[in-house]
Amino acid sequence: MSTIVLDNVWKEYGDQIVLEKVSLTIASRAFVALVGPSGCGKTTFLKMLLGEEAPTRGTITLDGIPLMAEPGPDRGVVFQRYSVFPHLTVLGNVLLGKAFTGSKIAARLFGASKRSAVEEARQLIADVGLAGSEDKYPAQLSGGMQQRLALAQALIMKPKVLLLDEPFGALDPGIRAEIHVLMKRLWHETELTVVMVTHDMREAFTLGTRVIAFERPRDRPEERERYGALLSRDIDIWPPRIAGEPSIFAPDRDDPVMPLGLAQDDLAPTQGDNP
Ligand SMILES: Nc1ncnc2c1ncn2[C@@H]1O[C@H](COP(=O)(O)OP(=O)(O)OP(=O)(O)O)[C@@H](O)[C@H]1O
Repeated sequence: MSTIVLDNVWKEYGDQIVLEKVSLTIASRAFVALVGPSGCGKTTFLKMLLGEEAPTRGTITLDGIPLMAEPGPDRGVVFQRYSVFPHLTVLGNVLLGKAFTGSKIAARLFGASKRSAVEEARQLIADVGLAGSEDKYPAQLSGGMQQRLALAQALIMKPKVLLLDEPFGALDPGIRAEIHVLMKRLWHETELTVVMVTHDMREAFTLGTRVIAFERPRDRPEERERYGALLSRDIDIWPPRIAGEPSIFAPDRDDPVMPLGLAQDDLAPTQGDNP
């Protein structure tokens, strides 16, 4: 279970009100896509869920317990860029998360626990389509491969909640369609509740179970500091998409749309992404 409840949450930076009156319940295993104009507070909202920022007013709970005031292993995060460490290999990047959850003091793994961690990391690397790239460094990977790595790095900590801040925004459409297929599979197969910020409405409706929007109803320059963005739209996808259950459409209406002349198989290989 991983139900998130926000009760009358406000966020202010100094005199500037960024978000106001956000009350929202995010069901366990939902995939919430969050949209809204630039600067309306989407990243700030994710930071509050991550524990990197605290609400100025109001409360946020995860399964009834107030969120810790700092990021914890129950929440993983993937940003648009720079989520992975450039000086570590693919395997090293994925193992790093494991090392930090395994030992609070030394952050290092030894013996049998190290062997099982390596095995788990290799499996996850394969699951995200990066088998064979374990010893490469991020600079040797394409953008799409780096985001696959960032997902593996977040998932090895077995978070209850995965927070995604425009994770696929910098990818070109073909690679983005491939990674959407992966993201959907990961969401179906793991016990994850996902909150994803995106600027791409199509992506929001392709992946989400629910699309929510923030908007500033009062956005004149003299009002910008005094009024924040509100939760202005809350749309449940129909027919409902349910984690772990097949779509009632066959094939799933949300499969990526192929450019003319291409078939699903043409998008299948992932190792060949050009760096
Ligand atoms: N640490 C901070 N200190 C002061 N103001 C901040 C801070 N972080 C964000 N802000 C302000 O809060 C507002 C919302 O920023 P945020 O990054 O959450 O918006 P966003 O909706 O994610 O934007 P974008 O879509 O462009 O990424 C902006 O006006 C920003 O300047």
